[in-house]
Amino acid sequence: MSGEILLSVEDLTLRFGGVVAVNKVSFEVRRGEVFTLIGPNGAGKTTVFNLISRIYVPSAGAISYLGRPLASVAPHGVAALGIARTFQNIELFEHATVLQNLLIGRHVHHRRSLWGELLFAPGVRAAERQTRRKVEEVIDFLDLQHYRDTLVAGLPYGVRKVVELARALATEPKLLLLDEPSSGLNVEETGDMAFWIQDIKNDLGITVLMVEHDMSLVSKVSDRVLAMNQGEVLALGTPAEVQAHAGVIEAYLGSAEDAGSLRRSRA
Ligand SMILES: Nc1ncnc2c1ncn2[C@@H]1O[C@H](COP(=O)(O)OP(=O)(O)OP(=O)(O)O)[C@@H](O)[C@H]1O
Repeated sequence: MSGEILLSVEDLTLRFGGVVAVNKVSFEVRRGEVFTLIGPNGAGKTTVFNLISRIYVPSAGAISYLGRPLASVAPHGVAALGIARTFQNIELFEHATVLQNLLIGRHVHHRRSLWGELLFAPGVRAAERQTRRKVEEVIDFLDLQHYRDTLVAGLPYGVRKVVELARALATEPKLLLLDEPSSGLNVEETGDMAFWIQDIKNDLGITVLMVEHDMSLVSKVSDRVLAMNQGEVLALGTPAEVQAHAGVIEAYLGSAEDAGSLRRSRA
């Protein structure tokens, strides 16, 4: 790990009326690491993600990416900077094939000039070839060849999750935001997801910022973990350090389901 700071979040705060969803949260994500946000339901994890994606505007605090304040970037410009994300509830075009979803995803993120498109200028043709090449590469990387021409609507849920990952990777991100990659997956599929995340980090060198509930997945893939509760930072450290933190254990005890997950992964 080079230690270079890719993303820096400083005193980030967001209020929804009287609810402080995120309260003075600060952390830094280093290039090449898998950094995971954990915390019981309602802790503020997804809100942090939505602030980074510029879906929400912070009430206070700042986010910078490679030293550049994200506040100066329009929401549709975030992807062009090299930040891609997946969603908790998969967001794919159901009536398009896997290949088409990846091509659409890439086009949305790499907008070219209208005149270039209309005139089909040489630069546009070269970019088109590069797009095809990249998309095929991602299909191979995630072992999706078998589903390449299948409509998303006909795919099992577990495969759709991988397609969503593929769509994000096709945009060639430097930073990949994964919102609960294991949600809706069975134990075996969650194990596969852990391998994909490790391959994305080790083989593609992509930095990952993830929100995740499944503590076995968190422990397997994360370099560092930040635990949140009620909008605030509780602990930051390695997966083992954070799981052993008294404040984290106490916060999880408030939620029987989350506490079970924490206990199982420490066993
Ligand atoms: N759009 C919104 N309007 C009002 N309150 C919101 C909104 N989004 C989130 N909240 C509130 O902000 C707090 C943090 O929610 P958030 O969804 O970020 O938590 P989370 O840690 O991602 O939880 P979960 O694990 O259940 O997804 C909660 O109290 C939630 O009710």
